[in-house]
Amino acid sequence: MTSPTRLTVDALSRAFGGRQVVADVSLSIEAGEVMCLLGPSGCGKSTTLRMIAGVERPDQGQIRIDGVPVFGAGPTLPPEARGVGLMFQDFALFPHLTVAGNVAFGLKGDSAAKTRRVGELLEKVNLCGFAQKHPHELSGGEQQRVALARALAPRPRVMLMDEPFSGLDNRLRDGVRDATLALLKEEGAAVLLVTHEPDEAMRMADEIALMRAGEIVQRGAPYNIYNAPVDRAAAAFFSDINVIRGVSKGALTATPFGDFLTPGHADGTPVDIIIRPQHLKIDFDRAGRGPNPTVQDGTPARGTVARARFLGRESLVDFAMADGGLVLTASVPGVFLPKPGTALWLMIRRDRCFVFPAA
Ligand SMILES: Nc1ncnc2c1ncn2[C@@H]1O[C@H](COP(=O)(O)OP(=O)(O)OP(=O)(O)O)[C@@H](O)[C@H]1O
Repeated sequence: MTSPTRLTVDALSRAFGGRQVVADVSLSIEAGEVMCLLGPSGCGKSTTLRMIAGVERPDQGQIRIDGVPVFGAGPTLPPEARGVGLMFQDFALFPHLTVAGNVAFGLKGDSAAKTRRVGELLEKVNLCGFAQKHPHELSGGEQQRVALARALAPRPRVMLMDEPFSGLDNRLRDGVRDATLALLKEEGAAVLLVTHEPDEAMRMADEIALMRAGEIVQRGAPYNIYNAPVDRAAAAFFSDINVIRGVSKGALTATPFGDFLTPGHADGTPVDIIIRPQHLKIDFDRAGRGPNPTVQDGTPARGTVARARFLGRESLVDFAMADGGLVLTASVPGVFLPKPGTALWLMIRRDRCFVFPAA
């Protein structure tokens, strides 16, 4: 059985002062699904979210919640009539209300039902003993949990979250993200979460919509979007990348690692072969005899360590390659920290490479 579609957005657009900030954005989210709108600062994520919330007016497009038009195909519904929960970066708790008062704020109905719902949510966010405290008595993480409980209390059909973890301490963040995700899933709302952090999107999302200059350029499950980026910029958004520039000839491109198949690129066109640092494999030089690669490893190429940085769990090692100025960076387990000048061999897994027209 498929879940009902809670949020449908069709061809939403918005310009400010003649500049198109959101261009033709469409998406749909089902009950219980988390979609992350991911992209660099200024690409139009918050504006998209604000239009769905009803606090920013779109120039064009349609928005439906549970199939009911809230913008564009009938009367425009105000934010409070849309059935959406909102959670922003600064939590925006009411300072004069207690924790219980904050959580009860948007609730309707008799006071016994309200008290029950507030108690239920405070338990779910692990703040049972905090009901009578005021926001200024709470830590950042606790305030975040109150904000989450407040947003979820009226059982919104759609939860809109704008960078909801960015005000938190780094060490807190992963735990809070996991707990938030578990609660969102339990409550079954459709969630649209805006973030500029790829790690956060990978951790939270069922589906990522990658946004750039007002448009969604790619969408998919985290695994797919990471492993099959649409272009060089999409690959680079998720990790550092190595770029090996070549020229396609007869559907082949020559590289220090042998010829690569580059079908679909006309003769003479420059291509970029992209590989993430963790997909470079290193082997020892053994007095110039080099490694014994498997078929998957392909042709090895010799490089000299130019710089090695220890980052704890991993080390980043820059290699100056034997022919022509190419520098490649490999990410290796932190215990391995070769000295500059060490000669090593590199191999690249071809099934981990992406080939794009040169940027
Ligand atoms: N009310 C407004 N008037 C004029 N320009 C605006 C307005 N709101 C947003 N913008 C501009 O629109 C662009 C997109 O803004 P938006 O906040 O949607 O981006 P974002 O992707 O959420 O970025 P960030 O992660 O930095 O919040 C920015 O260049 C911003 O300056």
